[in-house]
Amino acid sequence: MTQAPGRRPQGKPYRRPQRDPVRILAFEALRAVGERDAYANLVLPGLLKKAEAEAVKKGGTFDRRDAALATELVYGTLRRQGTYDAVITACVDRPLREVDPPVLDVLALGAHQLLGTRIPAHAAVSASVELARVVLGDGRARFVNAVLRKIAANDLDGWLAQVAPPYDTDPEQHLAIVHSHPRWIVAAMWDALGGDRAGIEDLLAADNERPEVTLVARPGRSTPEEIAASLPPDSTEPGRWSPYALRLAEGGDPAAVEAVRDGLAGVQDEGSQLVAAALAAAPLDGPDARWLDVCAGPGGKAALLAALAAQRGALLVAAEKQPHRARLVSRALAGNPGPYQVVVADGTRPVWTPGSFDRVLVDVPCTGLGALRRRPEARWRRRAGDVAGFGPLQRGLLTEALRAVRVGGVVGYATCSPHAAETRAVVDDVMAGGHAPAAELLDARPLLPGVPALGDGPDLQLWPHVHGTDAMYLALLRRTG
Ligand SMILES: C[S@@+](CC[C@H](N)C(=O)[O-])C[C@H]1O[C@@H](n2cnc3c(N)ncnc32)[C@H](O)[C@@H]1O
Repeated sequence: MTQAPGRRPQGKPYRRPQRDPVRILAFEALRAVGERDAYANLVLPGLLKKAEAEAVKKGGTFDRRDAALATELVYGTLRRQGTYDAVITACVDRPLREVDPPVLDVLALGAHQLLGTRIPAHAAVSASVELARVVLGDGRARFVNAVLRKIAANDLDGWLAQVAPPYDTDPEQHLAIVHSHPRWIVAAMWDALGGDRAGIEDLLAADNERPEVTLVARPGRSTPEEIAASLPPDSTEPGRWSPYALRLAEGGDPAAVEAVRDGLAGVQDEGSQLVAAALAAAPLDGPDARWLDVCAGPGGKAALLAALAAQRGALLVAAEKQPHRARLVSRALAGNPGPYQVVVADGTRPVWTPGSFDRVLVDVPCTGLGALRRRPEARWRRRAGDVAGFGPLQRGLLTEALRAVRVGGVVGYATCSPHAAETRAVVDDVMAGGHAPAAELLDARPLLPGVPALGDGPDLQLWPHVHGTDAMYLALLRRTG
């Protein structure tokens, strides 16, 4: 832009807006999420590479600190969107739906810098106004300036006291605004968790934290100790619960770990590791030679199961309905020391012989409400009606999993959602419904030795705020008839 825009105060020379690659990148990521339903974790790597290449072309740099700040701005703004929307609403004179989405994105990014980071207020406002001048034009930049100056007049606590209803008047809406979750998710999580205010507040707060990166050392191929020894001191910590886990220190990059590049290890939340480990450890009479993973894509649990099966000489069949996800499973299993097969198959119309497996994992498609830490935009995309939408598929997959296992064999029903309608309700319905083979529930909790607070049993529930894992659910069913 070479020409001065209109309504410039007389006498002030036109100044070109300053292009800040970090803020521009963050804005582009938010636009992609808002406009194209993109996933932040998928668009960010490409945008970071582009920013780096552009910086190099101009003889500059876009270093790790820039990348970390851009990532924090995107993730933080998306996670805190509910809170920031309430604050912005209080500072504009029209309903938010009448504010253009790109303007709202700049305002939300500015609000996050002001209320959710240590960036000084003057720097947060001026960086946001410069961004607005670049991506929205000078007219709308003045609007952004005016709104952000109002926001800057208060800190986060001050704003929350103004825009959230008192807890005693409306506890769910209070928590929804304070912890930036849709109200229906607050209600559903509270139901699943039970208990008092402290538990639900801790869970919602944990959803707003960036999860640490956890590796799984695939048994028989690597150990956490070997991987730790190959990395700089103080760059890792042992897992909390899983014997296969190794946690990377803040900022650790799994792609820089040779064992990950070679497939001897992978990136996997400890909750997922524990689910696979519990199924493998379930007591079994008779043969233990054929294992099935019905919903294997992208292959995280299948890779651990295959490695554990290999130690017993057992075969793992990994099934996945989507061909492109089945290819990811093949990649995850490549080099497994024991026998395995990857098949593209619909678990509700099985291609395998009924009763032909000893252990079956059915890690069903679900709302993913237990992994909100990882997908910052997911909570705003999901709708309450999605929960019921998954129900028939979840019941169908569990029913067929029970048909696939032999009498005496064990099925693990897993979800990465703690929503009662996706967990116990599905298991109870299938066991009582009369369509699936008879089964009894096993107590899954002793199969995770040393892991506390897994619930009343016999199924188990992990929680981000208690265990530091995704909120994985597991029920173990032994076929009896
Ligand atoms: C929750 S994910 C499984 C995650 C996986 N177990 C892991 O640990 O990497 C559910 C998977 O089930 C697949 N799926 C959905 N419907 C299916 C069906 N009818 N039969 C088999 N797989 C299905 C989805 O494509 C998705 O990859």
